[in-house]
Amino acid sequence: MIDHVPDYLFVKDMQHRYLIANRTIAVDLGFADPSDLCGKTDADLQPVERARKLHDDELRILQTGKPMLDSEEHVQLSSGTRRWLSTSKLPLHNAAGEIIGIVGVSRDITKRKRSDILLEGQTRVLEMIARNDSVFDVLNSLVQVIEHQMEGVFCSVLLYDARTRQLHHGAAPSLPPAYVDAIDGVTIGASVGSCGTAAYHGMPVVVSDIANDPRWEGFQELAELHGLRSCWSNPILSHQGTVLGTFAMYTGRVASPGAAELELTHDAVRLAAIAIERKHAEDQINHLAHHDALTGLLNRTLLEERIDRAIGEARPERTCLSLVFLDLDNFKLVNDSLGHTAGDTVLSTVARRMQSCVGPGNTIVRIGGDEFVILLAGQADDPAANLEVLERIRAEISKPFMVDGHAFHITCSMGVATYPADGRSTETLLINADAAMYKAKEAGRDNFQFYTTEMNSRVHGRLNQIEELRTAISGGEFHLRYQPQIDLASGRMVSIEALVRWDHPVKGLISPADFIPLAESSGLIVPLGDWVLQEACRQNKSWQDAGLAPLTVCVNVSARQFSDRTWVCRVKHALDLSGLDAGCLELELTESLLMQNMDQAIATMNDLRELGVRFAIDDFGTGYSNLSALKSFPVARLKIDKCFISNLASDDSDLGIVAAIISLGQNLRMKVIAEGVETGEQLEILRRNGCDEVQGFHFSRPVAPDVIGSMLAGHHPVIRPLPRAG
Ligand SMILES: Nc1nc2c(ncn2[C@@H]2O[C@H](COP(=O)(O)O[C@H]3[C@@H](O)[C@H](n4cnc5c(=O)[nH]c(N)nc54)O[C@@H]3COP(=O)(O)O)[C@@H](O)[C@H]2O)c(=O)[nH]1
Repeated sequence: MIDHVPDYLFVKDMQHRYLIANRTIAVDLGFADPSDLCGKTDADLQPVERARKLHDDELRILQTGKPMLDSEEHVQLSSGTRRWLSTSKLPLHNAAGEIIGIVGVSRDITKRKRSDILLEGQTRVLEMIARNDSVFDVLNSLVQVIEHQMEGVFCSVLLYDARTRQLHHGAAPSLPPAYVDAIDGVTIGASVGSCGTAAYHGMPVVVSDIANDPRWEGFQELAELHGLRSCWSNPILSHQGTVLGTFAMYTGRVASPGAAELELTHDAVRLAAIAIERKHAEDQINHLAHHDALTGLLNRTLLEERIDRAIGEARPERTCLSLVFLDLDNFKLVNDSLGHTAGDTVLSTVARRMQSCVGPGNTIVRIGGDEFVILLAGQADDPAANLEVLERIRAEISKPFMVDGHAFHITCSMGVATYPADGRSTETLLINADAAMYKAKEAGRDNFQFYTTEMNSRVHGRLNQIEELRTAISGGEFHLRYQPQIDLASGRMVSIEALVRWDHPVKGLISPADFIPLAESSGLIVPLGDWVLQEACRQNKSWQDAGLAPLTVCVNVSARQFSDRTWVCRVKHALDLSGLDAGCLELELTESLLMQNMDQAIATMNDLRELGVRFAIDDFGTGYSNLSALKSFPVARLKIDKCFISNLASDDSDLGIVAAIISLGQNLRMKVIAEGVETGEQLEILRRNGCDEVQGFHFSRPVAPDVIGSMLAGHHPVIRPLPRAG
């Protein structure tokens, strides 16, 4: 009866000799008949190490009388296959209670053990993915986990490159390296082995006998050489169904996968897909971090590194490098007249055209709006070799563009600085190429200029100015003037515009028109703008604390400030510092700033609106406005640019524009304010056309804070009584 039990059953005497054994243990130990085991010890049946362990365990039981329960071990049977056994051994007593031997039972727990190990392995692989370990390490571990489950099976993962349609080595720790190398880079096809075919069709491919399967034609000798006879491959698919790679199982014999293999493959493919998709996402993030999303060119993050590397590789006596600063001419006009989508099309076309002109060893970087840097390698004995490339770039860029059915053309200005003649460091080369580019602009645009030392003075002048500005910000050389804004219905000053002034210790008062552009191009507008914002809020709060009528203070914001990711926090900080109610702050944004990235602008404005901050569109009428988009912006006021006001009395078209802006603003429930009002006549026309508010020298120039305080207190007669209409 015991011969029908699937577990091992045996009894041994005090000398560890088998007295009784059932058929299961006998067969696994290589005997046809259980009686063949009788009288034998494990020393006769097992490898030395295992025999010693079994002996020691049993000796302990015989000496202590304590049983050994559920001891797990991984053993190799005489057939060569491996099994997990759970063994219990108990002391055998006679009627007198003396120990006379051992009773043992071993159960095959291979299935449960494998599934525990598989689960552990899968968890480990998932942990590696979550830890962001290298995809190759993850796939190697995965393959090992699967191989551990199946004897005589070697697994591989190949990664698919959709661009080249090739499969590349991913992981194959147990396959012969020479075989792995030979199939690395194979191009997929309708009949290219198991993996190439599986990737091509996006379907599993089971090849039970490589030697006789037409899909392996061309690879059969290779497989035979490495003892591979069957190969079952599954495509690894992304969650969108695209092929990411293949997972294959090889054996050295003619074989087809059973249910266990299919289940394991399913798990392996799922985990491999997660790991590979994760890598793709990482690659994409990396790509985005270093490339310009619009043109696909490198962005400025890698510029200096590339130039440094090129300088490091160049041999001054043999190689010259040319750094070209390229700026499109009048690109703003394209944006302003045709809109930003057209502008984007032009930029990406320009990028493509430039790429077609420079060879593969060269680098093009988009460093900002319409500015590019090109790094050209050349020979020192022929620095003019790059001239041809520059000519080609110029000619390509100036070819006509078609945007929305309109043909137009755009030109570019380029400045060239050459290593080592014009500078031996990245910084110097960039500055000098920039200076040469400015020279090209001055020379009438649509040309290129090579750097000359005379250009240095301009560069140094600019660097000095930037340094001076930086010192002025930290040294507190700025102050604010405020210009009243008057409500035409009540004749009262309802708001004031904060306008910054620079008290230069040597040059005296400098107009913002002279330093704001430099502050913007150097990035110093961010700290300067913070100071203006904080000071304007502080001053407004101090008037209120002094019991004066509440006013709105309007602060100009540059694109550079507004696009800063921390801008909302900066505004909040200024409000918190001063304690000013957000409703008493208005930010003036220009039309072109808003149109640069409408969605982003609306989101930022909405965040600030939630705090209570209001917005005005400054210089309205001078930029490109997508009028239908205007209503999407949370804007309280439209500010008509002063260029339409100066000739209001004499120019009918200006009058028409002003009337149209007033009507548009009011239809959109915005207040309309006219700036630059210098005469009573202009005021009267504005009033007749229903303008809500006015600002200009006719009422007051920008004045010091104490003057505004006096005006608020009613002591100061600066605001003239408004003449009545009619
Ligand atoms: N980003 C920031 N820009 C600022 C800041 N402070 C000023 N500016 C910008 O600088 C430009 C020049 O400003 P400013 O010299 O102060 O000129 C302002 C007024 O003085 C002037 N104005 C006002 N009324 C009249 C008038 O009747 N006639 C006339 N000829 N000029 C007048 O207009 C300027 C205000 O313009 P705007 O901002 O468009 O309302 C200017 O572009 C400022 O914006 C700053 O802190 N940050």
